Amino acid sequence: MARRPLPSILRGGTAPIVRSRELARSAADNATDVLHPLITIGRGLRRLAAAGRRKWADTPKDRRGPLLFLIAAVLLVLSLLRYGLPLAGAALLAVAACTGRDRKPATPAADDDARSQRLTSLYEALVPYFSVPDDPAPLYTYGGDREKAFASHSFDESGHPDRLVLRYPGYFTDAEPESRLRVEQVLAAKLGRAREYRFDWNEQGNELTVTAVAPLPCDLTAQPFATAPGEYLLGFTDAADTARTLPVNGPDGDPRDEPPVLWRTGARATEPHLLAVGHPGSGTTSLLRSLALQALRHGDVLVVDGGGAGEYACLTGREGVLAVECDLDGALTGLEWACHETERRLIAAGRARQEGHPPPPDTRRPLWILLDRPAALAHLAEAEGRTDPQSLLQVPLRHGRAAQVTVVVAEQFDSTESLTEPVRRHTRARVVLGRASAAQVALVLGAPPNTSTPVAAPPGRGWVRLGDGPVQRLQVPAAPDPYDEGTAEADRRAVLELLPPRPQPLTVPPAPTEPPAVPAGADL
Ligand SMILES: Nc1ncnc2c1ncn2[C@@H]1O[C@H](COP(=O)(O)OP(=O)(O)OP(=O)(O)O)[C@@H](O)[C@H]1O
Repeated sequence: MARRPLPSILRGGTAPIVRSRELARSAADNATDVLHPLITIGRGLRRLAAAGRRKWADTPKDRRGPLLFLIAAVLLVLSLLRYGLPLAGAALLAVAACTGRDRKPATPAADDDARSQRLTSLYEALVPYFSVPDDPAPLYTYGGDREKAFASHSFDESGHPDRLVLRYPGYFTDAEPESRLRVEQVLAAKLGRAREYRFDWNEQGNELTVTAVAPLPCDLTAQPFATAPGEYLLGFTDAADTARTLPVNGPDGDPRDEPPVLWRTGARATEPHLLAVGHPGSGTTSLLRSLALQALRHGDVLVVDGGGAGEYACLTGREGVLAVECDLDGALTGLEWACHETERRLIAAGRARQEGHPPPPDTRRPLWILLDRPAALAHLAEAEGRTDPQSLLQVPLRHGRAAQVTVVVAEQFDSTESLTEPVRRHTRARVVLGRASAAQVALVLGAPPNTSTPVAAPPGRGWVRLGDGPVQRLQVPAAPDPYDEGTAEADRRAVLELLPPRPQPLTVPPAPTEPPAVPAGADL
């Protein structure tokens, strides 16, 4: 059978087809180049319109009338001005061109996929928290449009989100700490627990900004910090949380400035006593040692160490250290004395005031009572049917502010129920150290942490809250036990240099011995 000839277009091979495809592609490219500004402006106008719609939706109903009136007034003024409307149109196009620029840096497609996947799983994880069945147009729904919910997002070089602004519906109970905490926990789990994230809730705008925060400096050791009289350094925090900086020396002696958390004690203090809570090894003893080193510069210190591991032995016998008590008898004697001393100071200062004199100097020298692990002593006291040493803290806690007496208590999480009511009530400066859940932090500080809780925290790392103030991240400077064999030489020297000297014992010169009687007439 004769073969039928192919149609002429196919007979000439594939070359003409390829050529025409190339022509079409280059025409499309040229068109895109030519139309690019228009596309950008169009995208910008769309984004501006979307932003306007959002703003309008967020504006309370009673403010919409005045807003419309303002817009109409501006349009009227522009129309009355010469070239007013064309100039306003040109300005709008310029803003649209700027807004419509594609800000996303070019990234490999695989990375884009992974990031997109991450955002989608984050979006879907939030559905149960940010939606209710009756919502006719839920912002969060399975398979929904996450672009509407996530106002903006950015990733670091490793592909982890480092900033995310997400919108949430108006009915979400953002004023309730428990509701916030639930959302924060989901976000922390989905974003990755290796990094710490900060949560800033904008209750007016129904927006939550999640930002990855840099680690706090953990290379700083105890040193003579340049604080004002009556101020003591608890540690360092985020620059965003304080307006102050403190000059410090880094590990190589290099000077730098760090944002401090300063705690004021004494007559002008609003939170004159402190409670630090942590798990074993979290650094509460080091915090007390760091405070003792600062306190000894201007005052006297009484240490009661319920842990009894000798971690304050370096203080024993130093100038200004009244006693370091490690057993129940010593603790009771020391705290009883502190109680009487507080009363004596109050009476002496009151008498001086009545006579029109300034308070005597011996009532103004700061006295610090550092009580580490009181629960251990309370347990012993109960077993022996004796007084709980904490009960002797009642007077110093209640009247310490006026008498320049400061009480600092450190306890472990699993023994906080042994803390007495006066200790809980009067210690309004609070610190939590070590790995703790958000609920544990909230239990001690009275408010949840402002960041996610990391899986691994270096010792001395935690949160602080002074009274009703905001919760801040905290890194305590290292003040290790210089007598501990594991302490690095540089740290040991840093602590020893800050310790006051031990008073020299009075040395009585030996009584001159009678020279032996020289027999008369003997030759020397
Ligand atoms: N701020 C810090 N910087 C560096 N290392 C620290 C810091 N705080 C504590 N450490 C180190 O962590 C270890 C435990 O510290 P510390 O003894 O203060 O903890 P703790 O909470 O009192 O626990 P424990 O009651 O078990 O002694 C020590 O080796 C200490 O040197």
